Amino acid sequence: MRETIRLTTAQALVKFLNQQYIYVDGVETPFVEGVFNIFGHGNVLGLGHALEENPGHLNVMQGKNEQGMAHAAIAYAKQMKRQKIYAVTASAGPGSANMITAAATAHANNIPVLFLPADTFATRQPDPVLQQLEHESSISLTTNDAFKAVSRYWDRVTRPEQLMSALIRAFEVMTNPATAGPATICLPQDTEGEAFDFDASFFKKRVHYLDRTSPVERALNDALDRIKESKRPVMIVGGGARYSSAGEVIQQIATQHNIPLVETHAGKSTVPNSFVYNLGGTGILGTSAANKAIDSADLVIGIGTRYTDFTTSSKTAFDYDKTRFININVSRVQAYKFDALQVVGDAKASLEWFSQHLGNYKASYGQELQEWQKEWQEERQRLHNIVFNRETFKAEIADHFSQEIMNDYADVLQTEFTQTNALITLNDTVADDSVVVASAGSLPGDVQRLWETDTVNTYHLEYGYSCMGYEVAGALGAKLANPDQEIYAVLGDGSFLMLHTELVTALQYKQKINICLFDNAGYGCINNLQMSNGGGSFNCELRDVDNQIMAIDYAMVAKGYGAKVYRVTTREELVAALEDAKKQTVSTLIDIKVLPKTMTDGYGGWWNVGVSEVSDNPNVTQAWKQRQQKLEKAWKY
Ligand SMILES: Cc1ncc(C[n+]2csc(CCOP(=O)(O)OP(=O)(O)O)c2C)c(N)n1
Ligand SMILES: O=C1C[C@@H](O)[C@H](O)[C@@H](O)C1=O
Ligand SMILES: [Mg+2]
Repeated sequence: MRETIRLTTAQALVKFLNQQYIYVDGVETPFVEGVFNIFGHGNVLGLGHALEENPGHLNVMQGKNEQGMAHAAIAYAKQMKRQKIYAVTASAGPGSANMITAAATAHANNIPVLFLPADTFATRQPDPVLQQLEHESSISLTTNDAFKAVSRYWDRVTRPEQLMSALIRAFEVMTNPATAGPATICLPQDTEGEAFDFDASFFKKRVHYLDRTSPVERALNDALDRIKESKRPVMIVGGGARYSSAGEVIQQIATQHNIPLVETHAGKSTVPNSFVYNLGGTGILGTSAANKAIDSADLVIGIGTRYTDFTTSSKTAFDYDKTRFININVSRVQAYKFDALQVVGDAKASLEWFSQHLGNYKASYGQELQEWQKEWQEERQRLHNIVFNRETFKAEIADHFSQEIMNDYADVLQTEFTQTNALITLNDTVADDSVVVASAGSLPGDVQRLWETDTVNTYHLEYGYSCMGYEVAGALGAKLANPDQEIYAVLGDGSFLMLHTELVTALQYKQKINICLFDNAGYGCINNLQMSNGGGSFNCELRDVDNQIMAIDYAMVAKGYGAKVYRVTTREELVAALEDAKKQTVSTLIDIKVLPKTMTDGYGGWWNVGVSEVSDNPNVTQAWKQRQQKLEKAWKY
């Protein structure tokens, strides 16, 4: 007789989560750190009871908004380089629906999170239950079917014994670097509490091996030849490089073979900023140095990059007549892009092989790398020192707002602080090992270009989904991962208004985060987008029905929750606030009033956006024509 243990589905789930381990480079650690939850009738009596009874080592944390707590779980796993996760559980119906956006965010960023949405009764007794949808076409269709499109693995456990195969599949998917992402297991509320005689072997310690897969020799040798034929190779450092901890070998290759590197959002801070071959962020939000290097490259070595539009300037960044590609990626799907020579395998393992075989090869760059860097540093300096004036101010985003409108913003927000000055001041004032968290709005562009850090794994950008409202919750997740480092969420007023309530969770659990809120009274980057494409300023500024700019005291909002708060409008005030914030043990919010149109712009990138083909506005028609011309240059597939 095989040994069995009689448990409910939920109890078995919690017991299983406690037994999952991951093995990376000879070190074995528990894979599941904890469970974020918001309980409702769909999960409180099943999974809630199981967690109350015996959580094991799991850290059980109460969220404030299901999307927010799931964003915190994403940030935690991202900051832990996907080697440790949180599970998230929500009640049936709206609670679970609230997590769908977060599952999508995890999916677009390839981040493992275990989603446990409660579901309607498997027995259909009662039917319909509160919050159950009623589809004429099918009773089995529930809110949770919407997770299918945003999960790497999806299952519904309608009988306790299904849990075993569901969990084993889910953990395989989450711990496989080629498929890492959200796994969703829907739990009907009656099934959660149903008991079953589970085979004891199911609960034995299970180790998931994150082995470094080496590419096949053919691919490595072909790629080696391709590099040796190249005169101007450039490495693009993507998220895969970071998750594989390939930073040191990238630096080795760069130094020994005179090869520069540029960074994607996910890849930034894999290599120190001051490393001499690091030209910084690339693409639409890139530096002039990185974009010049990409422009002149005859070979792009993509290391763990998905080549999103922001990296490739909507597929116009490369000179396709002369540039060839090598893609090093654990995912074949990614390696196929741009007809590249596909090196399918772990980034670090692949690069170590190249490092051993490149011999005396040297790329033919001369002084231009230093010149591009110097030019960029001078530009950063200029951006730091931009000063507003009330007569002839030329904003970085030029010719959108008249001087009168700019003065109006200065009056209402009571500030003359520019965004670039504020951000660089922030960067220059915080400790080098601070973790910066951003996601949406104009700030991702500014940090991608301007944020400098030499401490690896401290630049935390969710720019796969660019989900507004990620930042505050993300800061909490990052803090859970890096408790000894200061965390700075940088976000706009729009993002803060969208979702910030995990600040309360941070206060509740005494996890100190610092929120740097850049208030420009509007959806600034979208306003830039509409006006740069021929349109007027339509519905993107934060104005009331009398067309008055809204001045909101965000510091007061956070003060109400119990945070230490500051309101700043000058460089000196910001430095003072940051220095004081460092001394606090409680979470802080700095309400930084900045002028609109003073974020960074340009430097060679181009974004393909859906301009109207037909319009009464000639500026829009003109923008459409310009887009068509740009598209001529784009890679076609
Ligand atoms: C959840 C979500 N909704 C909508 C968008 C589209 N969007 C991107 S940026 C933006 C405005 C951001 O405003 P704010 O946070 O104030 O930043 P700013 O651009 O002003 O710096 C919007 C609406 C998004 N990225 N995410
Ligand atoms: O539409 C968008 C424009 C980007 O500039 C911004 O960073 C991003 O959040 C977005 O969704
Ligand atoms: Mg804004």
